[in-house]
Amino acid sequence: MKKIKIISNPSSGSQTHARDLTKLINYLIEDNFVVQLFKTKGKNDAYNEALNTSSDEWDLIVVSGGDGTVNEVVHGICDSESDIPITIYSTGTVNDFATYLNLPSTPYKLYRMIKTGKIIKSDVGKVSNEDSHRYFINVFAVGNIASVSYVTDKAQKAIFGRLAYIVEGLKELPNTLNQPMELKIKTNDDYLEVKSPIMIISNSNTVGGFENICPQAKIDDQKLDVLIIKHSRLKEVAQILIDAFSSKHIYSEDVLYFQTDTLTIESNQTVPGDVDGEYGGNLPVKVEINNKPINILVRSD
Ligand SMILES: Nc1ncnc2c1ncn2[C@@H]1O[C@H](COP(=O)(O)OP(=O)(O)OP(=O)(O)O)[C@@H](O)[C@H]1O
Repeated sequence: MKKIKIISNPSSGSQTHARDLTKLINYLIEDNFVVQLFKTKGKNDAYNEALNTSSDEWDLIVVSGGDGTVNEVVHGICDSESDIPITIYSTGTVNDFATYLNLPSTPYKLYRMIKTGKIIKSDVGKVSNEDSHRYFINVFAVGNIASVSYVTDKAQKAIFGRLAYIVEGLKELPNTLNQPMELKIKTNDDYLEVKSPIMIISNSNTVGGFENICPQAKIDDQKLDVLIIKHSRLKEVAQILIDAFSSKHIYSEDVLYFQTDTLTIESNQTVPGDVDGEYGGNLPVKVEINNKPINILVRSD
């Protein structure tokens, strides 16, 4: 592994990571790696750069950014059907997928992992409707409260970090509980109609900074974990959140939890979806495991 492209979103998270990135680049160059730094300037830059990064020319993409930048890079790699591995130097506010993978958070440890790590395969979720498709490496969330992740202002996130999400989420919560979505969900062997304030389809167990929201999720089981909170009042939703700390929430009668490799979701209402924290289009959608997994460099221990 000698030629490394770094795709970096300088605006992600607290926006103070440029110095760490320089350190990482120095460690690599001193060790005779060839390194190219690509800085994004706006939406789709990371996607286009990943789309055009060939595994014939490069050995690894290091994504430096938040979940949104990771999502764009995964989208580019899936669209080009490339085998190039990625790893993540998290600089975002929440960084669910990197947290799940326990990736290093200092430049030196990341450099060591690039030298000694191993490649694993991860499933990728694909969300499609009639005229477009998106991918998610971590989560597809359905409902207005999911939009908190992309309507929260970058400047607020830079200053307040995760608190900015919590404040936006609390603002949206009464509306979400009072006006549940009416969803029609079809899997290979089931059909259900359910009223729900939020639905989550996850590849890993870590969502919105919380571990074990989908406790049975594994990134290499070719399954998506679906969690639906049924229409309920604040008291029951609060209990579900408390139970989530010990993974008991999936047994609640106010929760539906199952695994599948494909499903369709429809609604008569206008319902937005969110892929890895970025807007992912409105229902109806088909959600499935992409036909090709992605290669990820992780620690070898
Ligand atoms: N130079 C830039 N300036 C402003 N916005 C950018 C820039 N480069 C990329 N973006 C936008 O940032 C989005 C992704 O942000 P990302 O998720 O990496 O960081 P974040 O929002 O701070 O982190 P988190 O998702 O963890 O809160 C991209 O979808 C793109 O629209």
